[in-house]
Amino acid sequence: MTLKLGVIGAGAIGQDHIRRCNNVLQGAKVVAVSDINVEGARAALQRLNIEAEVYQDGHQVINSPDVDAILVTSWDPTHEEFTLAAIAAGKPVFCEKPLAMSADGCRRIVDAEIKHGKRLVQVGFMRPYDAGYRALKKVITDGEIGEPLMLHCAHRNQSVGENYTTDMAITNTLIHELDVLRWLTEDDYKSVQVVFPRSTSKTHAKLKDPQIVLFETQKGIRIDVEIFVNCAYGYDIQCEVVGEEGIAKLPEPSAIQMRKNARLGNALLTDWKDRFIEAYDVELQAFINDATAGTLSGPSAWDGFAASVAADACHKAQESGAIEAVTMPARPDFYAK
Ligand SMILES: NC(=O)C1=CN([C@@H]2O[C@H](COP(=O)(O)OP(=O)(O)OC[C@H]3O[C@@H](n4cnc5c(N)ncnc54)[C@H](O)[C@@H]3O)[C@@H](O)[C@H]2O)C=CC1
Ligand SMILES: O=C1[C@@H](O)[C@H](O)[C@@H](O)[C@H](O)[C@H]1O
Repeated sequence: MTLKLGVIGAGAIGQDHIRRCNNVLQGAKVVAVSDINVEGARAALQRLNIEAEVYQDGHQVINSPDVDAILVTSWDPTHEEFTLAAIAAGKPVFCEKPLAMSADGCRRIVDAEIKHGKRLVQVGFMRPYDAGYRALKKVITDGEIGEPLMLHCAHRNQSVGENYTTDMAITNTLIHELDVLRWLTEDDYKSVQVVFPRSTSKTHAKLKDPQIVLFETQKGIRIDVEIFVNCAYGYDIQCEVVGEEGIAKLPEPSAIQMRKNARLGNALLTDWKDRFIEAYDVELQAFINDATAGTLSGPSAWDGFAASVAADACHKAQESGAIEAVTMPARPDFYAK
């Protein structure tokens, strides 16, 4: 059986997911696409040499009888509306991060999914599918470095556009760490503080860059995450876990080591699309397989909610400069692991 996909949002990741669903993965085909920029969507499909119906309104994609499952890859503030509509239509939906702009928005999705009675939502948190993060988690769960005590992490983008603002460092960027560090440590956040070092001259009036986010978890692990979205030199994701008996570090992406012009070096990536290219393939293949089988098992609406509870506290901490509590409600049985 071929799962017929409808994609809402044909920008950078939308196009990349359309490409992988049609040309790389098994068992699915994109049959409908929508974008508020209809001409842009048509041109993208032409470049990709893919034939699909093009709509202006995402709800037309969701309600099309030709579409079995939905990918939401439009701008962050549109995710909640389209995910709720997909649930109302009873169709499995893969929604890119963040699931919604606030914990309240995510909670509405959680409530709608529970009311529907069966999981329909997978959130686009791809890092738990990344081979490097999986290897790091295995080292921790096998007890090789003892109990984790501290994590030092960094999320650096080469540059961002003028429309990227201070709050987006949390909702759009740190949201990946908010999910993956919970998954890695099997722990929940207890409190958070955000501090602003000296700003880079490469930023603008509405973006404080870099930022350092400091967490304490329920087990007492201390985590620092540097978010630096105009770091200039490349796209760089770092995660070091300090345990009682040793230190484990996320592997670097493989790169040829070169000796040239009296220098020794490795090229660095510059684009997020390349850094997790295999993880995106694996997460979407899992969604396709699970949606076809009728039971989803990837990052859930509850995981999206948990990340957004922490994101809300980070926003509060950005404003107050104080240590803010992260209060996570108990997980409903519906989302039992
Ligand atoms: N998992 C990951 O690593 C990544 C996730 N993302 C997420 O994917 C989403 C899209 O990001 P990008 O592709 O980088 O942005 P983009 O700006 O390149 O593309 C977004 C597209 O959505 C369209 N759009 C906006 N509102 C719409 C609506 N109501 N209906 C239909 N189309 C609409 C825009 O016209 C644009 O073509 C964002 O939510 C972002 O957070 C983006 C990059 C990486
Ligand atoms: O999700 C992503 C982008 O939307 C976001 O803007 C970047 O900061 C992240 O590194 C990338 O993975």
